[in-house]
Amino acid sequence: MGETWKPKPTIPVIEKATKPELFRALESALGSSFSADPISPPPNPLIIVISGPSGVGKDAVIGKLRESRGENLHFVVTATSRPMRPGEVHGKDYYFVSKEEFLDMKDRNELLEYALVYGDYKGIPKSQIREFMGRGCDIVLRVDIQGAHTLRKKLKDSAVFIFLVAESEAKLVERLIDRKTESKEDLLVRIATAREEVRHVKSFDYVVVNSDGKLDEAVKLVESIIDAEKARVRRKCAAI
Ligand SMILES: Nc1ncnc2c1ncn2[C@@H]1O[C@H](COP(=O)(O)OP(=O)(O)OP(=O)(O)O)[C@@H](O)[C@H]1O
Repeated sequence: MGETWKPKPTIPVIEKATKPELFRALESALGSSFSADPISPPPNPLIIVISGPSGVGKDAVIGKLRESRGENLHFVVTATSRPMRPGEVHGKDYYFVSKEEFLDMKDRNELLEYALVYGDYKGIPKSQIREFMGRGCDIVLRVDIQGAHTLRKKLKDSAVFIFLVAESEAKLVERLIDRKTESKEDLLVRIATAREEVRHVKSFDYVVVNSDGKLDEAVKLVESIIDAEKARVRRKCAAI
């Protein structure tokens, strides 16, 4: 015997039916009600690693990003064993800890990455990343090229790596001179290092040019990268 006969639901004439009538008729024709649940779950928080030569504008770009993204983006404050300089704020510029405290954190595996920079330790506390990712925030890490290298090995494709460059070497040098924060010896080291660092661009996912007077354009491009990466269908969730 065949199935019990059921009358086919009729769909009203589009021009004559109201929107709710049509909606209900379509539901009944398809045999189930239409769900109002989101089709795609909210994207996982993203880790964005921003690197580039000294003076390229990492702080400037990150500062603007923080303004535009507000609470949705957490900039990880680095822990350091170097003494606090006048004007610096504990917990805002750095977490200032003693050398012993720093080494304890390292031994307890509490740092995602660390380095000895000019005799002082600097490192990224894992707890901060976990806490803010848990709240659904995207995470921005500002690291030097060496740090980006280490993070790439640890995080692989679960983070987005952005390399900032100036439009030319000459412009980068001008920017460093204008900043007036380096001694002439420091300038030499930074410029020589920058020359070497630009060769590492290949291990990054994106390169963003921060041209003179065009900071807003660079920030816009970084924002577009973040938006596109968050819309990706497949991304490994970072395990910190
Ligand atoms: N697009 C831009 N146009 C002009 N000046 C800029 C631009 N971006 C940044 N600057 C300026 O260049 C200088 C260097 O920028 P910033 O301090 O952000 O670089 P950085 O990459 O964080 O450097 P470092 O690694 O040495 O800390 C600052 O004085 C900043 O205001």
